[in-house]
Amino acid sequence: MIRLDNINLTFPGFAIKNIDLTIREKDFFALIGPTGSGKSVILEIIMGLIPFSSGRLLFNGKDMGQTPVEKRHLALVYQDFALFPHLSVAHNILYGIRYHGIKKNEGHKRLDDLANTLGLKRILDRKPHNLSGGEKQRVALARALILNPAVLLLDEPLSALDPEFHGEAKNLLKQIHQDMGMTIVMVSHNFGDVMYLANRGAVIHQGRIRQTGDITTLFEKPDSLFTARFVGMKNIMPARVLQGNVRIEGSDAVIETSMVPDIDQGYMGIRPEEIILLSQKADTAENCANRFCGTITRVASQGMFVEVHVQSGSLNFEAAWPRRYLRDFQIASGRDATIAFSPQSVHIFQD
Ligand SMILES: Nc1ncnc2c1ncn2[C@@H]1O[C@H](COP(=O)(O)OP(=O)(O)OP(=O)(O)O)[C@@H](O)[C@H]1O
Repeated sequence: MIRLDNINLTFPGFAIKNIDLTIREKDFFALIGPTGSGKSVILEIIMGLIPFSSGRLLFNGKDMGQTPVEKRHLALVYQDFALFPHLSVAHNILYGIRYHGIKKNEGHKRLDDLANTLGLKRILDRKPHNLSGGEKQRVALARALILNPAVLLLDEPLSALDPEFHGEAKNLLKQIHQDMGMTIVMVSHNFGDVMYLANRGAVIHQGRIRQTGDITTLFEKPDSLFTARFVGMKNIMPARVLQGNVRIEGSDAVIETSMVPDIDQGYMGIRPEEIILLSQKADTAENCANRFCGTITRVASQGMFVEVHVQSGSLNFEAAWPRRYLRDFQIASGRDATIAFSPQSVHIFQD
């Protein structure tokens, strides 16, 4: 278990403030947050590359503040993989073993095993400039894994890969996590990757932790306006809640929420994919407490889905629907639509 206990660090123009974080054994822990929020700095503090000014860093209860990098049993894989260009794949992978006191024979045995597991056998003699992005990533992972780290730290490990390799590499990380029973801490900007891979995580903003917990909780139940916006919550409106009824400022509408307790000044948010379109055939209508008739005011393609805005009285809802709805339900600006969402989809949070 890794514990960051009230860690602080100040750079000119940027500070890490009161970081309290627990990463449990076998967690796949994601650090997410806007660019420049301090995610990589936190990874480097754990690794031992940046000294912090106050607080404690504990591994299994043991203070690691003064422990040098090579004695921490960690390995860090960078976004650009940072391979040595003049060394072959095999020598890149073997590079760290002598600094970690691993005997040559043992190192070669591990190299053999990893080359098999990660499919690197036929490229062991090649130099990094001859490798594809996916191959470079596997070499960087092998170079980290050969040290048998207790924890693998990954700084945006998938962002340099094109879509063809992305899916493959994502599955490989999942496999490493499951098969090797490893604790992994990953910085990522890709919510799809985070939701697929991580079980827990933290949202970082301006050097502080804004929310930490289960990945699904972070995405579905953000506890602040900042986290809600950051994780893609939409339909955010100033609201008050009384006994499960949400009143939106400037509207007569009453929206049911399953969230308690009462809040006098807060916000409502609904993920756009939680808003459903009620076609005439839809029998789900009766089950939907929150039902609004309105006019479609905007339809915008977002790649695999369409963003659709529906104006109902003074409320404007944003929904995300599959592209085929354009054809199946003749979704278009100016047409009428009835939308609905369940009380469980109506989230309430404060600033
Ligand atoms: N060694 C350093 N000395 C001074 N400032 C630094 C140092 N390392 C990082 N910073 C600053 O700390 C801030 C946070 O950087 P960091 O790389 O942790 O952000 P990040 O959240 O990982 O961003 P991104 O998602 O863009 O990678 C930045 O303003 C950066 O310039």
